[in-house]
Amino acid sequence: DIEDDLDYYEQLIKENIEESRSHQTPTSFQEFQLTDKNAVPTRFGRYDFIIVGGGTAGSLLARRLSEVKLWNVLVIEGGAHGDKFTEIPAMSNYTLTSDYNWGFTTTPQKTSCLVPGIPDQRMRVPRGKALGGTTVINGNAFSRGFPSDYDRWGAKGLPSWTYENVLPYFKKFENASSLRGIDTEYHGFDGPLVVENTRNTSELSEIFIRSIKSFGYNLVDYNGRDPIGVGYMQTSTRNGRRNSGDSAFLSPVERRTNLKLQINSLVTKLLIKGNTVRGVEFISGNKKYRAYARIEVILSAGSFQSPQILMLSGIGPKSELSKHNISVKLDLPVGLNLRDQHQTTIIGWTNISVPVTPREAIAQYLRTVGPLTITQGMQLATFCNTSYSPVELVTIVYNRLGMINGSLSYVITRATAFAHLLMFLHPKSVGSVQLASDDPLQHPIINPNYLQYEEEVETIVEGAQFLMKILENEEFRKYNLTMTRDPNCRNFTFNSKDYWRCVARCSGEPGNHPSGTCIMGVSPKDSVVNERLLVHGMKNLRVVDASVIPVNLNGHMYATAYMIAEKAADFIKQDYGIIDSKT
Ligand SMILES: Cc1cc2nc3c(=O)[nH]c(=O)nc-3n(C[C@H](O)[C@H](O)[C@H](O)COP(=O)(O)OP(=O)(O)OC[C@H]3O[C@@H](n4cnc5c(N)ncnc54)[C@H](O)[C@@H]3O)c2cc1C
Repeated sequence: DIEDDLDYYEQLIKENIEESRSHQTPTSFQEFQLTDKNAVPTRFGRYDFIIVGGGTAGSLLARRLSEVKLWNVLVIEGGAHGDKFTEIPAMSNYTLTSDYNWGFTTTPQKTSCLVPGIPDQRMRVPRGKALGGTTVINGNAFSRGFPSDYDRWGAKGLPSWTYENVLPYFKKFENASSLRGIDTEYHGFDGPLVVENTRNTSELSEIFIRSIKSFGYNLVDYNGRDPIGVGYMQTSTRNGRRNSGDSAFLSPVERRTNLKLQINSLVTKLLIKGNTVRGVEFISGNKKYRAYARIEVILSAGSFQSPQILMLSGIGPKSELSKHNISVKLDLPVGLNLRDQHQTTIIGWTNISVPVTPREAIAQYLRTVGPLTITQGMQLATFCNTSYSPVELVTIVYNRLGMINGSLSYVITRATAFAHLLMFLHPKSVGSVQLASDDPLQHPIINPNYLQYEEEVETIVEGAQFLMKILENEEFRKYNLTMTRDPNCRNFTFNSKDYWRCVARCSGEPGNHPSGTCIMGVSPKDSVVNERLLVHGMKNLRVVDASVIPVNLNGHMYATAYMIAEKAADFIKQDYGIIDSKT
């Protein structure tokens, strides 16, 4: 009955928050260490397709390929299914310090993260370790980027990726039946991924909308015709519960007899002969296995691990591979074009008190509404222009549950934090993913090189000063909106250019949207995969995840990762004669 459900969720949330506090972030893949390094690998069988990583793109791809009854598909995934806790959108902050995050950190950054006290200026760059991948732990904002972004992909000699050619694939996986105020011709209504508006709006967001309208920004569907403007957040939840890649695409078809999910297993290497990939090597239960592919191997291990696996298998920059005595099979710019967005959190406080107790919030969640149905309190997304590139303002009304003196409470009890993420969308800075050694149990070396260029910082300054103008609105005064001064930048006058420069450089964080490390393009000189996502020079090896994105998005990432997988499924079905190449 209802009391049992309330007790269950209360206990679940408490336990997980406590575990998250004591969680030790791993610094390598040691949990997969082999018991006997010299043992001969066990044969794991032969499959038509092997998908490495059942994450965001991998879960959709596995569903589509296993629609073909003639084919059998093996998915090898490092993690396992999410659970009732990861399903609660508002708990995502705690899942970042749990076994659902691989736990990567960057190299020391030279032009960002200049905060005294952060050891070595390293930043955490979480990645989901689960079926559904990073959609199990992410912020869940559903945003495709601008139509013009895809036209830029097309202009790089990749005509299948223009907006006109990707829009049908965005629509195919989406079910937008419950979204309000959208450009319906830009959305899909029959797909497996349910997209909803957030289910708990606040008066503060309504004031924000009224205020920004006075600057000429209208209420828009930012996944529609013209994204510039303010829109109610679209998120992939189903009745207020997180709809991850797993729950939307994989779990519903898990019983297909031609689909095998091999979880808790780390792929360490591709088995390559000439220009053909024969299969993969992986570790599971501390034992080594080999699985063979009749048709193709597809890497969907994400922007950090797809390049790592390629390099460990001899596909990568010659100089990088030689450094680790890995024999070079193909000299390609793997790992070299890492691009990530960057975000700065700007916080203010109001005199609104939190209206519900934790138990009431859980009761609301069981009725599919309330603060627990929202990831990180996100309510609105505003895309606006600056002199250099567009920026996004994500409006947040925090209502965070946490533990205070051993009991579950709202962390913010006295006043409501009204925050904005200022997302710098279109970086010029380029970084890299490299190998630490030829040992597959080492984490890759990740250097995003955030904010290498002054104009990137100036964009953030312009965005922040615009935000302050929006917040100067009379109506916010009623709620005594008071902005928090960043302690790292207290030597500067609040809202001066130098103040925001300091905030960007010291307190900015990873945008968590890495891409480009297996970049798509025409020539093997400056790209890793071709227009159909085949690795240049290989017959049957593709990369299908966010790492192939050729030009940065003015938006978030997972909607595009799904679109890439949806298109890849059709490329593969076309290449093997399952569907007509014109469909
Ligand atoms: C904190 C955070 C917040 C974010 N918020 C948003 C947001 O609000 N909106 C948005 O659109 N995007 C957001 N993102 C980004 C977005 O979620 C990711 O960019 C996207 O999901 C990546 O999809 P992918 O398929 O490329 O990789 P992933 O989803 O990461 O999938 C890779 C999969 O491969 C598995 N894997 C990796 N290596 C191996 C191996 N060697 N062997 C076996 N399995 C392996 C992983 O476990 C994982 O399941 C956020 C990301 C983070 C970290």
